[in-house]
Amino acid sequence: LTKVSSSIYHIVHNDHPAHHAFRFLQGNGPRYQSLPPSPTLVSNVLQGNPVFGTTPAIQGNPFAQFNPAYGAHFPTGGTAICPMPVARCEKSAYRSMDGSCNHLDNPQLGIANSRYGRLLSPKYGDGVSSPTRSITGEDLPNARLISLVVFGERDVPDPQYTLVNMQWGQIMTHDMSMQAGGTQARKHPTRCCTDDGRLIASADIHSTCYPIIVPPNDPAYSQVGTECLDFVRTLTDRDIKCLYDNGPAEQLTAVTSYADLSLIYGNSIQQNSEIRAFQGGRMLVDQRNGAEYLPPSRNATGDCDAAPPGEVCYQAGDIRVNQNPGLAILHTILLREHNRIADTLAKLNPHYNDRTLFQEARKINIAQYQHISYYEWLPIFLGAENMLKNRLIYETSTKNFINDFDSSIDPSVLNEHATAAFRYFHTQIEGRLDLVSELRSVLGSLRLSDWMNRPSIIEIGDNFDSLTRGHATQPEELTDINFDREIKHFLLRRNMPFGGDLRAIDIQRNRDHGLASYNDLREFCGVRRAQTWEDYSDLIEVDVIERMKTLYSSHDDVDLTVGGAVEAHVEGSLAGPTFLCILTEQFYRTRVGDRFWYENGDPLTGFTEEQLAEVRKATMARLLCDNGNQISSMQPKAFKTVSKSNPVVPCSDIPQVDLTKWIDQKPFKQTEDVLNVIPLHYGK
Ligand code: HEM
Ligand SMILES: [Ca+2]
Repeated sequence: LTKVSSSIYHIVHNDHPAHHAFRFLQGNGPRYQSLPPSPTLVSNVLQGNPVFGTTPAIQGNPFAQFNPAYGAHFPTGGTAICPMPVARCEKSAYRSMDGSCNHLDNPQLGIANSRYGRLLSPKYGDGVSSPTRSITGEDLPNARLISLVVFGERDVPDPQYTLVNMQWGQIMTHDMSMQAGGTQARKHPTRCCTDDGRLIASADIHSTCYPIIVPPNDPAYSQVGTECLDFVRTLTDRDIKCLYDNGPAEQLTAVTSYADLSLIYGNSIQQNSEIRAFQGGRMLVDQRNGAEYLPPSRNATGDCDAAPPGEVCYQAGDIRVNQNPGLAILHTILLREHNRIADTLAKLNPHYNDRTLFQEARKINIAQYQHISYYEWLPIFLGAENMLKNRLIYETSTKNFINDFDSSIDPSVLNEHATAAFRYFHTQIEGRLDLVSELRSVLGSLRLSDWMNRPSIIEIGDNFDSLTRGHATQPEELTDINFDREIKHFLLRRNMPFGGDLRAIDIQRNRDHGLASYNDLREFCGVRRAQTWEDYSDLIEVDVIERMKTLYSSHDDVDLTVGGAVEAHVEGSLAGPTFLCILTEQFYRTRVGDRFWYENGDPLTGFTEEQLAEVRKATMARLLCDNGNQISSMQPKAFKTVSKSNPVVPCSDIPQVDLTKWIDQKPFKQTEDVLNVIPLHYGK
């Protein structure tokens, strides 16, 4: 490792051909400079190469995520440096599992295991990956110290929103992104090419080093494997030039960027096939005590490391499913919803086979989810007016199609969004989870840190319903500068007296990912760039500025994660102007970059007017009603606390999506599994 680091240091600081790009990093110039992305980087980011970048850490098996369809077409020569794959897509009525071919001209956009997008080019202390150096050359303040000094830990309940509001946010998060390499590892994958220009490996130049996605049967495989470190050491100048021509490596995200319930269905055909029943269109479930739960994890000791051996641990489309009880409950609810829809469709269309039932149920489940997310949930965060103005939602009569797909938009989840802005809502986490009866009285409560990575608690007694009602009853924590002690001192404590600090992790992760500074993003978002500390007082309280001033050497050093989180909120939203700008941009892209968006009215991928009108009746409340074990009442607006204008009513009073609109008179047509990518050939 030392040798690799020092060789990289050598490249950066001495006379390597790629050196010119790094010259300004030495001497007196600002060190916290951004490298303009090279054209190669831009085109790589746009193309998103699925072959490059699957990390073995994801599932333990380096090829677990490997799409076999790509294998036979792995590049076997050519003169181009790291040729990119070009896929041809067939128009399908259904989404692929890995997100490929959503964008027909650029099939890899937004797929699992591709790069995050970025609003501003990365800024690392050393230009490549150092996460700690600041503009003044001094170390940035310790992340834990910032968490303690700048952020509070007061327990302030939100007067308007329930814990379901917070929990749905984590669901959306897990649908949209997951930093590759897991939550602990820091990965800076860098691509390597052979002398003849083939992409054969990716190396993490700072921690471990791993070979990627060369199928074992490819001759190039022998060049990587366990000797990756040696391999990197023996790279030729040309290899290294290739490596550095790509600029600082962009982090990879392991899930599809699209709002496509990838966390329920999986991010590859392989992942999906492990959790699908292949019968009646259903997903796999385990029956226990008359209820259906998620199937068992294949790696319980790893996925549920806080649970004693033998306790339930789940497998889902996303490996984070076991992280906390509320998350596992919503996973279960969305899975049960799929099966509920599939069962109903099977009755309505007895001529459908398993695949058609599966894909149709999946399509409806995703549509309801997109509807709830954009029309019921997101307005709470972004403000309905802001969303309307920026065309994230529309004033819809019940039947209008809205086809605003824009092929010029890159749907890849932005690093600034996933690593800073969206994490601000960790502030909403409540460390005490109430168990609540049908009459909405509190029966007891759980301590969050007792039940992380230990989901068995949701199956005990009546807990599934009591916790679901609890989430719909309990207020979330106020969206402010306070972060609950359970995640600020006790995160993942695993029976130890203390644990980690999520706010500190978020700050450090901002640096790992080399996000441009708070001041840069302010400027990008049209907020005045601050020239002095005092200039921040337009949006930040003076005493918070004072606290930041005691830690950072310069106002220009303030991390995006920190500065964005201490701004006064824009009226009608839950974020300050800088984060609001990033979030709005992201959710715009997620909508108009999705060719399968549920409102599009496309004859192949969309719904009929009647069906769309039904989808638009979907609500969070109904989802909870239909998929609890035995929940019989709910307030109509489940993201909002119970009140006179939002009283608990019988579930039968809450609108329901009428699936008879999906009765299909057409003769039986076999639906194939969607792979989409027909042959991959390597163009030049
Ligand atoms: C009990 C609730 C939650 C817990 C315990 C939790 C915990 C975590 C942890 C441990 C990470 C990984 C941190 C790292 O290593 O960098 C993470 C990432 C993240 N969290 Fe949360 N979180 C929760 C809820 C939420 C909510 C409500 C949101 C947003 C509305 C959110 C947004 C994110 C985002 C955007 C990431 C980064 C995703 C990526 O890898 O791209 N989380 N969270
Ligand atoms: Ca997704």
